[in-house]
Amino acid sequence: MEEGFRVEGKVCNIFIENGFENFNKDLYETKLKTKNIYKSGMSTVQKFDISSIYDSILVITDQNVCDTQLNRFIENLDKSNLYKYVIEAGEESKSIDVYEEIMKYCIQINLSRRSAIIALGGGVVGDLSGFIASTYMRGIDVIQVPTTLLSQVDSSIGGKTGINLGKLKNIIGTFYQPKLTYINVNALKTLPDREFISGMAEVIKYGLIYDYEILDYLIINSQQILDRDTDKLNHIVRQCATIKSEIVSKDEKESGLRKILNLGHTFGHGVEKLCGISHGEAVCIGINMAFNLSLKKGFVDNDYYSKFIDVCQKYGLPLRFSGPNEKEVFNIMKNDKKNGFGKLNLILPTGLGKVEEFIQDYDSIEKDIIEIITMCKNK
Ligand SMILES: NC(=O)c1ccc[n+]([C@@H]2O[C@H](COP(=O)([O-])OP(=O)(O)OC[C@H]3O[C@@H](n4cnc5c(N)ncnc54)[C@H](O)[C@@H]3O)[C@@H](O)[C@H]2O)c1
Ligand SMILES: O=C(O)C(=O)C[C@@H](O)[C@H](O)[C@H](O)COP(=O)(O)O
Ligand SMILES: [Zn+2]
Repeated sequence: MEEGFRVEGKVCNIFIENGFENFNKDLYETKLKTKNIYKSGMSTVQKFDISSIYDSILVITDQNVCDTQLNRFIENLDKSNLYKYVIEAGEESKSIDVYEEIMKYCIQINLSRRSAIIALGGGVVGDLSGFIASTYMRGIDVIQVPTTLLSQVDSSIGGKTGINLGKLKNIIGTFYQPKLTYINVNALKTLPDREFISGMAEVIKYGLIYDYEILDYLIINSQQILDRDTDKLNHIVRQCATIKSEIVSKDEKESGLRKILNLGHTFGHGVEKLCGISHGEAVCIGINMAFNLSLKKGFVDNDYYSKFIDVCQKYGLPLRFSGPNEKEVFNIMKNDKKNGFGKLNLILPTGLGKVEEFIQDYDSIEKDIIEIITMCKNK
């Protein structure tokens, strides 16, 4: 498969590559396109060089990515005025405390409005870095360089940034588009299996919300995908990134269409922090709950549900959770960002590759929701 696939949406600039080598060139091309190269840099720049575009660069990454990918990535960068900040790996880093620590560091190294932040890592690094960039000095450039499957197909695209508070996911955040999303699919080669599989949940989501044929592709090619064949990874990432870019370009701030990307998330966010499981695992369990509600309401049939189960089993994704009681989960669901006027807003499967909004008063839907949560709990 040829290198350098580019996805250009109304609000997204994405390059999908097989290495980090083209980073400077792709960034330069993107900045030229947005006519945002500083005049002082224009006349002197002969080579693609990030230091001619930004006065300082802060690379935010986590400890695991630092150990596996950071050196490969910065190999291609000018080292003058290049700073790095390494956070602890894991969801706990999407916190006010870590946000504050990094803000202090930005001030200490004199990051300016002519500087940029590069988020090198998974969705945790990406969401946190995007939020920092969107609020530091009221906003400086952020470049996403995602290194997990989940972040390559989903979180690095579309500009949702955020941190958590208590058990609530992304409850503090902004919509803030990265200048560039630079994806090296071969960075996935060092990702632990469990994290890779977790990302498959969001890939399956695209099949359910937008393109049913993705599910067949995932079933037929499961072994090569699990073996992380470069062509197969390129195929999946290109397809998902294109879909996400299309959706976000039509509805950047989630007033309508974009809500479909939230399939399984109202239920999933309900269990994610309570159970201490990964986002992808929680989303998969959440989609299973959404399917069960759809089945109960007669929106989908058992054949379609079996297909979903089949693809999840091929990748060893969880469909059930253990631990918290149903009421605790429901209480978290009531804080979902799609809700309003005392109504729960769910995205449910209603046909092959099709989902719709389902909005109900908390009081009238509570019994059904508790029943569904109970069905999806390990006995
Ligand atoms: N903004 C959005 O649109 C959006 C979309 C989906 C998910 N999210 C958020 O993304 C987060 C989950 O992201 P995630 O699944 O990438 O988790 P993550 O960022 O925690 O990464 C998973 C693990 O993989 C490690 N890792 C990352 N890349 C690696 C590599 N190439 N080699 C070795 N190890 C590597 C990390 O250190 C971490 O331990 C959640 O907080 C979720 O809410 C946001
Ligand atoms: O990009 C979107 O829009 C999504 O909903 C993608 C989701 O996969 C992602 O987990 C997102 O962070 C959830 O957003 P939230 O608004 O429910 O916190
Ligand atoms: Zn998600």
